[in-house]
Amino acid sequence: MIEVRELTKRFGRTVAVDGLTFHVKPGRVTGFLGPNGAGKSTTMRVILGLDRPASGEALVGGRRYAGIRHPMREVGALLDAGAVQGGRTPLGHLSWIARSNRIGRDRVVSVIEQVGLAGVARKRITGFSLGMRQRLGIAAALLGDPGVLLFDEPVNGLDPDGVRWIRELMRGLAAEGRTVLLSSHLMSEMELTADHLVIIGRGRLLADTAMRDLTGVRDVFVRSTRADDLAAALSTELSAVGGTVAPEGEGLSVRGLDPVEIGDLAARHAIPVHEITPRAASLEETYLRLTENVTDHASRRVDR
Ligand SMILES: Nc1ncnc2c1ncn2[C@@H]1O[C@H](COP(=O)(O)OP(=O)(O)OP(=O)(O)O)[C@@H](O)[C@H]1O
Repeated sequence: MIEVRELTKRFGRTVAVDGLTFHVKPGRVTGFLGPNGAGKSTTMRVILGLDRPASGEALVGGRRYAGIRHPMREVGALLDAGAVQGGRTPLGHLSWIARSNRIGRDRVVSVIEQVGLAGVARKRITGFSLGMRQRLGIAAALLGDPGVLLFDEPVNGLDPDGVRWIRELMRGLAAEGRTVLLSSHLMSEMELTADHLVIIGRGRLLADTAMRDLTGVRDVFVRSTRADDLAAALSTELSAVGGTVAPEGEGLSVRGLDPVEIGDLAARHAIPVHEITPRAASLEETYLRLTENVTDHASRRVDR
């Protein structure tokens, strides 16, 4: 479990995180979303004890990172995959981290296999693709077999194979009961990977919600050769429930009635209907609506 409480972090006069509170629970993948500069990386860095907050706190398993005795065994993180030194090999790099954290060599071999780098374990990292570096960064995060994992943009620059691998890995880690916090700007991928979402803008909380509640049914598409007649018949009922109907292609977009109600009404008026499809809002649509007022890229300043 990660608990972020009333967290505020400033860089000079820029407020990167502004009174942010949310919890990340075990057993599910929590997506961490927000426009560029929203404060996601800063929040993750505070959780990992890399940045000190101005006020508030971030706890992992009830403790601040600095107070955790064997941090790698409790929290694993992928922040910047490009940061690995090129001259080393995956085996050398991970063995070095393992040694300094009293983690056995068996575990090094096991994570190398888990991330699919066994074939290049003794090759120099210099020639590695971005995808291989991401895998290596993930191996380091997994090394201590931690119950809490943070991944900042792990799918950046990966090919479809790599993206799918990350998705399955994240879901697998959550299914094992771990706490997984994942940031990404790829909405379609997030929609497939996360169970829960924390969305921030300008350092503040915009939403903390289950994915299914955020992307519920948006409208029902109804195809009919007599769309105008159907719209007229529907409008009386829709005005009673505050719904709407609008023409769309060869049919109508209806909000406020479910498919059964629409089908029954059409039957009562003997209007032929050739398709009734409930449509969910995509995460991208909902996200853009939620963040439309917080996407200016200007730095925020505190008045002194
Ligand atoms: N070391 C720093 N020094 C000064 N300002 C910083 C520093 N780190 C972050 N900021 C500022 O804090 C704000 C939040 O940045 P942060 O990187 O946390 O956002 P983010 O949500 O991770 O953005 P992105 O999606 O672009 O990675 C931005 O205005 C950024 O310019």
